[in-house]
Amino acid sequence: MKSILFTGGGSAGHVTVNLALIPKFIADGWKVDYIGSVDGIERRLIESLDGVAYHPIATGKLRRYMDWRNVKDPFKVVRGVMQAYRLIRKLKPNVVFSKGGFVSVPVVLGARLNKTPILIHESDLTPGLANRIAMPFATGICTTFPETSQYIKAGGTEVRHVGAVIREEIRQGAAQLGRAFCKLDASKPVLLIMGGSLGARAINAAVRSALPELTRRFYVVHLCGKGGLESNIDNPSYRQYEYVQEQLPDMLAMTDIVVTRAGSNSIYEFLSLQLPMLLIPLSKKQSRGDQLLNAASFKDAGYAEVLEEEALNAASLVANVSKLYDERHTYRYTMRRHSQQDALNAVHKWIGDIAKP
Ligand SMILES: CC(=O)N[C@H]1[C@@H](OP(=O)(O)OP(=O)(O)OC[C@H]2O[C@@H](n3ccc(=O)[nH]c3=O)[C@H](O)[C@@H]2O)O[C@H](CO)[C@@H](O)[C@@H]1O
Repeated sequence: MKSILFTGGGSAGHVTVNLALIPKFIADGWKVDYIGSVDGIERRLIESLDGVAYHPIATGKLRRYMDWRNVKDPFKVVRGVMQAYRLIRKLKPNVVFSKGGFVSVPVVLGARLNKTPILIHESDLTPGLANRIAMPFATGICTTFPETSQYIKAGGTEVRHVGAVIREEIRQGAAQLGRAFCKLDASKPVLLIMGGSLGARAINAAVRSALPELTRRFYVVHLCGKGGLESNIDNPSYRQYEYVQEQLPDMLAMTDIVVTRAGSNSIYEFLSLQLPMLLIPLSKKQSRGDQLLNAASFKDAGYAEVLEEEALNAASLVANVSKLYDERHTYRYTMRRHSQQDALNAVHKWIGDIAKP
């Protein structure tokens, strides 16, 4: 029996592609293992699947800023590499698929030491630090955005632009079920707010102060991230959830327009459903600036409007949302012309091709 080892974590964005691929390998009869962190979001998402063995390892974050944890974390990274090496020697996977995030670095190093072929996937327009560290050890690198290859120093490693890997179920939702879950009728259009898988305090605050205005025209369904619920709101046109999993496709099916961070998986999912988007990317102060580039690329293509976080307040949010809704048909028309590559099957096939016999 062939076996595959997945890794990736830290945020849902580093797990989504794995969630799309895992059922295909299970259906092919492969043994599927996953190495993730002890307490990252990947643990809950992967452990809820049948047929996957989850192996937690120690992880440390490579920070570019001063933090007392910088002293302890290199030791955790070394421990993680040793744990990953031993696990891979025991599991003997035919191939490793790495989605990035800090937990993936020890796994890629461990796989390389065990001479296991490695395929890396990059979701963002510019590669994240973990993937950049891992790339020299990979057999192949998949990219989502067409622009990404110019940011990769690949040496001899093959880079393929495969497009966005999207979970099959994302396009299989039913609006009626979404409305039943949220207890909403069809009398108003639905505005979905998604602050990224980890939520977004600035977006949550702006949405809540704009609620009286927004709910005059829309039902507002707010995915506000862990710990982001606000109990003191009494508005019959407002629904809030920390994070939804199996209900998301139904909620997307009932949605008319979206306000979102510019995490690559989310925005490609919205593009595949032709949902007009207002993007509020994480700023350079809060990140390496990857979402600003993702957002600029979508704006240039005519798929989205961008509101920078510095300009975000209740008034700018209401104005931008109204404009987006009024122009929704133009956005949908442009998005319809985007030809969605079959990335899921392309990556599935490439993994099979490089796996050790
Ligand atoms: C703060 C941070 O580090 N953000 C990064 C992270 O974002 P983040 O983790 O938010 O990643 P994405 O937007 O790419 O993906 C989020 C995924 O979670 C799913 N989802 C979200 C909310 C919910 O309630 N239910 C649900 O299922 C979405 O459908 C999507 O598939 O990874 C992305 C991909 O590398 C990067 O572009 C982001 O910069």
